[in-house]
Amino acid sequence: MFKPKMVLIDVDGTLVDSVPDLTFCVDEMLKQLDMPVRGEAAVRQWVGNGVQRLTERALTNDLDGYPDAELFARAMPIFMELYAENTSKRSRLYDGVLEGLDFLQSCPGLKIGCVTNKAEQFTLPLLTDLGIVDRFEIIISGDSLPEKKPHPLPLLHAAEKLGVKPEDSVMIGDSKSDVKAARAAGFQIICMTYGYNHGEDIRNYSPDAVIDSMTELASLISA
Ligand SMILES: O=C(O)COP(=O)(O)O
Ligand SMILES: [Mg+2]
Repeated sequence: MFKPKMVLIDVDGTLVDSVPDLTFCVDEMLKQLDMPVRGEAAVRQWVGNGVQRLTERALTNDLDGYPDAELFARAMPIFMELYAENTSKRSRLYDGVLEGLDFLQSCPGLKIGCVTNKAEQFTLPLLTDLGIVDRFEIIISGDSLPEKKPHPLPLLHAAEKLGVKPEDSVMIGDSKSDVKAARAAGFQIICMTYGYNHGEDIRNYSPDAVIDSMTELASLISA
């Protein structure tokens, strides 16, 4: 049983299935650049390290790829403009998210925050459009601080702001960046099976618990 005083929750692949919008924008960008589209299965493997890294991977069709600087400089503004218009049109909350958030909010004194690598200009509209922005006492995006996950800084910053010790904190995420950030920050970590982890089973990274739905939080967490 986890007995946290604070829970921080990741966005893409944990709260929100954002890949349909991200794929639309990646493929539209590539069309505008006269390059081949990549499709949803590829994009699903590339989400999790922010929009710049997603664009670099899409341009090279490679998880580890880096395009030449001139191509990247042309592509990035195209992607940013497209995603600003398509932040939430095709994105939805995963089943169980609202029940999970309701449960966490019912735990006396438990603080709830959000830590994503998504850029802030997209995080706030997305969470607003999906009706959950008010659920969080703090929201930290990929460009809110000098470091993003897997660096522990966003998690430690949230803990300090909300006055909670890392050992009383749990991260809920879907990727190895969430596990690494949590471990480096001294948090416990629960992962979702359904998320994006670059095509790899998240169990390979040994989170403290792995669940199929946020409804399962009710049997894992007690106040
Ligand atoms: O890669 C992104 O833009 C965001 O990913 P995250 O919400 O899973 O941190
Ligand atoms: Mg994620």
